Amino acid sequence: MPRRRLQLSLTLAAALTLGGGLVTTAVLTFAVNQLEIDNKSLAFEQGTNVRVAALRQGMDDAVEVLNVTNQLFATVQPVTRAQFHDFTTPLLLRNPFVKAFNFHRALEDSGRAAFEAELQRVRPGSILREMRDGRLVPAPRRARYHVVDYLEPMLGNEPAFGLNVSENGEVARAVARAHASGRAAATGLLRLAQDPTGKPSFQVVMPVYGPEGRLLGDTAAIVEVPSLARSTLARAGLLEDRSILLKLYIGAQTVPGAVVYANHDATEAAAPAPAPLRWLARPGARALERFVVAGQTWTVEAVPTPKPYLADHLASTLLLAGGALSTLLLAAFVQAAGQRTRKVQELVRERTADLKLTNQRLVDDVLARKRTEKALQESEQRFRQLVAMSSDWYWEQDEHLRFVAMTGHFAEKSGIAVERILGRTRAELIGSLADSDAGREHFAAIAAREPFRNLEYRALDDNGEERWYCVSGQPIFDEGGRFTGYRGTGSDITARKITEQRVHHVAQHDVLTGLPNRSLLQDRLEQAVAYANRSGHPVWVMLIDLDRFKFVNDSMGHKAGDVLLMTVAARLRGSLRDTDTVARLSGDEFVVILSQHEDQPLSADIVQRVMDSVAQPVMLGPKEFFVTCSIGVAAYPSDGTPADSLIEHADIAMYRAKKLGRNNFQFYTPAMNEESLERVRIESALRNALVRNEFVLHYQPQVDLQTGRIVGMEALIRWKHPELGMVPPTRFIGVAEDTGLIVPIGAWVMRTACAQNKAWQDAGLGHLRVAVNLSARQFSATELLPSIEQVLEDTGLDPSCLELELTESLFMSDVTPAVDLLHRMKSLGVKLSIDDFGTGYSSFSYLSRFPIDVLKIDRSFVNDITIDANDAAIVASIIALAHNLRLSVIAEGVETAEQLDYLRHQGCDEMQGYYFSRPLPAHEFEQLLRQRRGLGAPEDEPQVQVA
Ligand SMILES: Nc1nc2c(ncn2[C@@H]2O[C@H](COP(=O)(O)O[C@H]3[C@@H](O)[C@H](n4cnc5c(=O)[nH]c(N)nc54)O[C@@H]3COP(=O)(O)O)[C@@H](O)[C@H]2O)c(=O)[nH]1
Repeated sequence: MPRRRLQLSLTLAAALTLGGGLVTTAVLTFAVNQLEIDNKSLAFEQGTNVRVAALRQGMDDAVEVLNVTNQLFATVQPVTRAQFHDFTTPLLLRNPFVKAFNFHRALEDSGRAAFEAELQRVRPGSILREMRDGRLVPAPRRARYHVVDYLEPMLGNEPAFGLNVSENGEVARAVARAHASGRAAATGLLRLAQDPTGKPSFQVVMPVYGPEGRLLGDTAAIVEVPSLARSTLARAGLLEDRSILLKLYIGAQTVPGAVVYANHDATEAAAPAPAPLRWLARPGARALERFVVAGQTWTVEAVPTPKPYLADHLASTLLLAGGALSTLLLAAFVQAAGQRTRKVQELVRERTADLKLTNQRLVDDVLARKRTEKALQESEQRFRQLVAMSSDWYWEQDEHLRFVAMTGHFAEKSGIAVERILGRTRAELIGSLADSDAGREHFAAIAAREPFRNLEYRALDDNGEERWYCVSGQPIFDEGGRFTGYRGTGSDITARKITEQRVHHVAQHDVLTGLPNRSLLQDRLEQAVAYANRSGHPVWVMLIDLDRFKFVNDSMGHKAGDVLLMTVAARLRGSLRDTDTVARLSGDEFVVILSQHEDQPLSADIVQRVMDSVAQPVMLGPKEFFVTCSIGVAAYPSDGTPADSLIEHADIAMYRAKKLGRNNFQFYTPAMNEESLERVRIESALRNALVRNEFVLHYQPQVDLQTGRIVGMEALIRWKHPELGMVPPTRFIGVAEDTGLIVPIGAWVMRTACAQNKAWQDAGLGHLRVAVNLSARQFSATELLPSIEQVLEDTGLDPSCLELELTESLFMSDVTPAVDLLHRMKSLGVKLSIDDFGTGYSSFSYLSRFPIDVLKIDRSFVNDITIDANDAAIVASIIALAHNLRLSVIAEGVETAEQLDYLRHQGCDEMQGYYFSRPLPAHEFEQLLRQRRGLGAPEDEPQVQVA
């Protein structure tokens, strides 16, 4: 596992601590070492001085002892040997370093013998002797002698007794210096006759003078230097102190031969300091002290006693060791602390980074929370604003379903004080709720703790007015899933309900008359049938159709038609009981449902009353109109009339009434149904007739009354049905118009008629004009004009040879566009005629505006012109009108010569009718043309009887 860099590297602090500690330790160690050295030097110096002083004092004491002895000779003359003995004995006891006191007597050779005799006396066998080459030899004859005379103690010093020292240079020079200075003088080292071991000794001599100042000799003290040194050092308590190694040299030279005393062996020389600490040891710790006593120079060499290095440098060594150790420990501690600090710092960095990250996350969280809170606040604000602005309020219920909160301007919006609501349940507030299906469903959802939506109910507001409310809610559960109540929204839907009711009313009522429409009629019919089934009383259904309403509507305009319808509706309503239903089925068709009650049996009188009420005059603008109606009645229960066929049967009956001349009523019979069924059959067969090429055209000649010649023909359609046989147009044109099939059928008629006419013209049968009937559906078809144009182009027929027959009703409703269309048709070059003229609104004013060419007098007028003066007058008027308008006029349905005669007489331009020819198949018509048959001269024709 790789070691981390942190563990390997020395921290700066540790390095500084280590360096600083070591330097400090070295400096302190050095300083302490210096102190130690200084102390040692000082101690050494002091010790040396003390020792030197002691030795000097010992030397001085020896001199002093000699001086004392010498004083004996100075004060006592002569001093006897006994006196000398007595005097020196205590001195010898006190100064053991003195080996002997003696008195050197100056002796002339002349006195030698005597002297030697004296020596013999004192110590037999004693003679004068001298030291020569280390041996005692009898002193040769000399002029003068300097002989040891008195000698104390004798014991141990016997060889020196009688010794002549005049030849000893040391002694001689000392005696000379003493004579010269008058003070004691010391010799150098002497070889003592009495000491064969050769202990370093010297003599201190001091001259002894006689009364006349004659030198008598000198007193001497033989001093053993080692003993002197030991005793003096012992006296100073330093003998056993081996801290300083002493060497006492006689003289100024420190040569080995001059050493007279040493307190140590040569092996005790100072050892060098240990190598590592040698830099601390001060070299040359050696003292040399010199002093002069009795003219003799003494040199003391002192060196410190070698000691283990630590003995003198314990403090510095301990300091060094302690300092180094402390430094290392401190450095280690600092290193560890530094590492720990680094670790801590790293940890702190990591933690700081973590904290920053955490803090950032916290900040982000806080920001996110703030944003969320802000969004929540804004959302709540928006919610409150929306709630305030919206029509909704917000409600809450507790776990007992008691309202605990109503917000969002509840009172303002609902009209109910909040206090009325809080603390109560919805069931308590709206007692009737449980009676309705919606309420029961709601309470079931509540019991199941399920959400509910759009619960609508009615309640009275604080003003006692009934209002509609709509509420939705969902259950609330706490975190533990415990149901804690409901909350939801509510709104006042009274306006919507009213609108819905209106819409519902509109949806079920006719806008114009306010009567129930087909939808509500169906409901009422079902209720009536159900009632009839329950009660056993019959139900009548009346289908009322206004006669000639279309004419009124077309001629007077829609507004007049509307007024008529509203008037009729009101009259129907007024003529019936409130319990009866009057509904508008469509257009001018109304349906009445009559239910029989116990005391009010149904009868035809009711139907008649209805007819009578409708037949009352109606004021349409300034004009008074008489409107009749045709009524069909279907009864339930009745033979073969199922409940859902009542209106259909009433319709069939109404058709029958119409067919029977209008303004009457008919009760439905099953036979009527046959006609209706045939109509259905025709309708379904008609849809395939064109494809199956079942239509043919018959042509009825139109004859010029002036020339009697055929000038044109009317194309009349015929339907050769394989099963129904030849079906007349009266049976299928109406159905074709009702179904819209008349448009393609009419186009086929026009194309076939034009093609046929062109063929006949091309065949040289005359420049004939063919008339084609245009139904209302064709007239309003947008493709009419292009279709005509295309036919003319395709067939190549001269447009002036095509005449389009229009009925008045086509353009009575909206004149302006009709006029425009007529002009565009006319611009094609075709001729326009008004068919059945006189049967419609017959406003002469529009004739001047229409680009028409021909008026065709309806055959109903022609039919009676010979028997009805009115019709004759009408026909005459129409002819006159046409001519006044520069229009051609043709009479149709001319069946008799009388009719023809009258028409001729009135100046009618052309005729058409059975009198001349029925409508003929094309080939027969062609034959007719080829025969060039025409009307005979007027006188040939039967005379027309005018009534
Ligand atoms: N839109 C279209 N209508 C057409 C077309 N073909 C015919 N019709 C219309 O059908 C109605 C009945 O027509 P129809 O049975 O052909 O009767 C015509 C004549 O046959 C009949 N007529 C002619 N002369 C006499 C007569 O002397 N006596 C008498 N009783 N009837 C006679 O009149 C009918 C022609 O009438 P009109 O068109 O008004 O000139 C009828 O309304 C036709 O218009 C068609 O192709 N398209």
